[in-house]
Amino acid sequence: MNIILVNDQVSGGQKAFDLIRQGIEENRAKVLGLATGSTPITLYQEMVKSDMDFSDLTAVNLDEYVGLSGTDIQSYRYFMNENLFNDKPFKASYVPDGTATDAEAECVRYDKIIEDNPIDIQILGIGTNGHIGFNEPGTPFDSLTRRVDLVESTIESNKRFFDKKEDVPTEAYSMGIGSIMKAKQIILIAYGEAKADAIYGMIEGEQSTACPASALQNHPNVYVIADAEALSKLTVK
Ligand SMILES: N[C@@H]1[C@@H](O)[C@H](O)[C@@H](COP(=O)(O)O)O[C@@H]1O
Repeated sequence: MNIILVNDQVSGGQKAFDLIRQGIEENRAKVLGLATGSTPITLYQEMVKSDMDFSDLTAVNLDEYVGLSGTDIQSYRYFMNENLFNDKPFKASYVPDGTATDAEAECVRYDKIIEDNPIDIQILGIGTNGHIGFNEPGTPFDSLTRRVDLVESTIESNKRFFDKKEDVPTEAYSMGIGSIMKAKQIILIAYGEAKADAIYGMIEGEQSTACPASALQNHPNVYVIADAEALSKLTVK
């Protein structure tokens, strides 16, 4: 893994943007795998204020809360529209449909989208428990899109975005780890001490489904953009 130490979230966003620009301009990347959460916001700000045109690119998002429609302000579709797509339209942008009533059909539909649009660059955040997307500890490394139950610590971490904890959905649709691993390049971003254990588990921990992000140890092209706090538990600096 290539580890890039950054001072703060602004320089992390700039660094991630540089890699994306390089991927698009030099390596002809056409499909971006995108993530939500607070972490990628500074990256999206860089994309929005740039002179780049993304209207020839496709975006495939990692996950969506079950039960929320795209017009719900807590939905990940709404988040993506607000933070990126409204300002920088893509040729197509995909997010799982949180309102789908047939979960199995929705997962099959989303896997087909991923198959038809092989991801060139996948942006990832990381959960405090090492989850990527909403692939919680215990998720097999070859998993595909599934409807998943969120664990208590994830609901606890994400309640800050909701009025009250009871409003946080308890299930989500998530792209699987197997699909994430097929991306040609992965850029995982992490800030703050709360991510230090997860980052340690991902990079130096024994590879295990207990830390879903440790699957990335097998990927040949991973960049980790992180601040000193997130990297603080690594033994090799
Ligand atoms: N499903 C998302 C993840 O994709 C994200 O990485 C994580 C971390 O969020 P944050 O960046 O706000 O710390 O939150 C959610 O659980």
